Amino acid sequence: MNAFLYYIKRMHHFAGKGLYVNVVGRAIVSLLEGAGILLLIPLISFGGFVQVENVSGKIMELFHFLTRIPESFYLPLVLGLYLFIVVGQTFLQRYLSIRDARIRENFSRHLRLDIYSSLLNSRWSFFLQKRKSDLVNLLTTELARVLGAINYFLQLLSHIIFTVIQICIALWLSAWLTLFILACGLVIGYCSKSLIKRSNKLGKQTSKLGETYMAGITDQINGIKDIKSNTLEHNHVNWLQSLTEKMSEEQINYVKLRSDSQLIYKLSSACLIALFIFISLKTFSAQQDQVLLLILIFSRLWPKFTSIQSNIEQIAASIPSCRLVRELLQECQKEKEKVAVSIETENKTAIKGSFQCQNVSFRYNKTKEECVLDNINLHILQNQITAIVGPSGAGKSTLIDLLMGLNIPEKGEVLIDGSPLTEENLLALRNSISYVSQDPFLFNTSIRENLLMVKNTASDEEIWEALQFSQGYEFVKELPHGLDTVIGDRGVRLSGGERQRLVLARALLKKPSILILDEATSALDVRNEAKVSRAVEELKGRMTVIIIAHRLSTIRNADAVIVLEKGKIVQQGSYTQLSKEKGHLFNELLQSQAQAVQ
Ligand SMILES: Nc1ncnc2c1ncn2[C@@H]1O[C@H](COP(=O)(O)OP(=O)(O)OP(=O)(O)O)[C@@H](O)[C@H]1O
Repeated sequence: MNAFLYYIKRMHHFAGKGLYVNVVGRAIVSLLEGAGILLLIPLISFGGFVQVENVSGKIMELFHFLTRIPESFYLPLVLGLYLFIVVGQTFLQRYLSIRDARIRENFSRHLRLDIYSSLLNSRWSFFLQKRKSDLVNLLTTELARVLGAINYFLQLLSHIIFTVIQICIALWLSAWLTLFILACGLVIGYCSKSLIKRSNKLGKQTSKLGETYMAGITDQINGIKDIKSNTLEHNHVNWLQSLTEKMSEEQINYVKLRSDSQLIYKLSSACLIALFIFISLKTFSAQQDQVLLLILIFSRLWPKFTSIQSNIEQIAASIPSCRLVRELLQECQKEKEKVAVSIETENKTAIKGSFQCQNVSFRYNKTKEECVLDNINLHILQNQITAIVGPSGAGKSTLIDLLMGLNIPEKGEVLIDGSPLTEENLLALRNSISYVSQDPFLFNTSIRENLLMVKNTASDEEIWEALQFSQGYEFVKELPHGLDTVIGDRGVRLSGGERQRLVLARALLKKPSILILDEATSALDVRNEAKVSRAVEELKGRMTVIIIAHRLSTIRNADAVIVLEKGKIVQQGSYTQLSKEKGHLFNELLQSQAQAVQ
């Protein structure tokens, strides 16, 4: 419940006075509706069903003035009053519904933005601990359920206001009869407590199944090529079959729950009305008109009671989602990168681009003794090309993440331009870096937009220049719409090599002082890779270039080579020098690659 109240408090804080205006408005609507019902008495009296002179004390007092009005004015006056009330109530209702929707939508937007920006501003280590599909699930399905719960709350509020006011009118008409009905209502409400508990339990199941579904589907769609080429479709369809069985069962349980609750309320309302008429006429000897009005009021109230019960059940079912999303928000707050605060005030501090690692050690899993990087000492010089090589799993990408400030060393220090890398200079560093990963990331939009993402003021000339550098010029020129060609989801309409060339061009367009290429040319053919290597060589003296490469032929022109093995630096020096050190890892790697080529 606390998790749900958290959002209500936030909405209260966000909407402020607006929320109270709606509450007062709803109260007025309910009063008008009550007045409309009461007006029915003089209306039906005109039809001769009930004589105004014969109506019970309270109602008579209210409509006494009618006896003094000439008969010819009576009907137009009452009808006019009735129309005025109904029209006023309808317009006010419409106005309030729009206001409610505005509050709800604005708050939804505020919440979505808050959660998404909190997530984006979290530390890299936070993302390493999370499954992507869980985050997607939280930001889509679970968040939608939280927003649904807020909507149910607003509905609940309006139902409660209506109910309270109608009950007050009923109390005024006949306190005993109303108290009797309310007591019955409370007993039914108490008995349906278990329905709310069942709802909450089902809500937990929904969240769990939703998470499993999202995780499975995401993994499988990402690995669709492997699934198809290894004819694994059957296994995955079986997986979905058993999961959807559980999901259907859970949905049916929901419907059963809702129907149970409707059933209880409908049956009990029929019994109550019958009992009520009997008792009111026999025991309380109530007046006809009083009974008629009370029946009218309560027959309108019962559906509200059902809606209140249903709203409470729906809120109870959404509480697990509220908890999950709140936990995500709290984790993001805890993991917030301080640097993110000043992201708008773009930090222009120039970073020259020299790196030092002093006794740096790092572990992903703090419970494991073994370090992924162990006592690393290195110096990457400004405006030089430095290559990091080593077998798979040696820690190359982890080292790059440390240099970019994504990973924080457990021991030791990273220095940038001689100063310790802290949250103060992290933004400046990131602004100076262009990073190209092994898995090039492109959006499903035009090539131009994909490139302009890093520098929206770049001219076409600059874009073509960057494409020339990355050897992407020719293939983009040949596309029917050139730079305006829309590439598919994550660039799938392009080959792996073409995607890499676009991402490389994008990296260059930013005009960084540090260019980091993590296996960035692995998908290029030998000819294009050689061309890119030559282009990278031309960057020497203009920016610091750090290259991770498995194909050692691509780093021949590096000024320095760092060789990593099992998280330790085993060799450092120039390419020529290291290639001559027989019996060492670099030479072995060179030999094995030369043999593989033959
Ligand atoms: N997020 C992570 N959580 C836990 N361990 C990780 C994580 N990322 C990498 N590792 C482990 O850290 C070690 C170094 O990984 P890293 O990706 O840095 O190696 P690499 O040299 O870049 O490998 P490759 O050449 O295959 O890309 C590996 O043993 C890997 O299993």
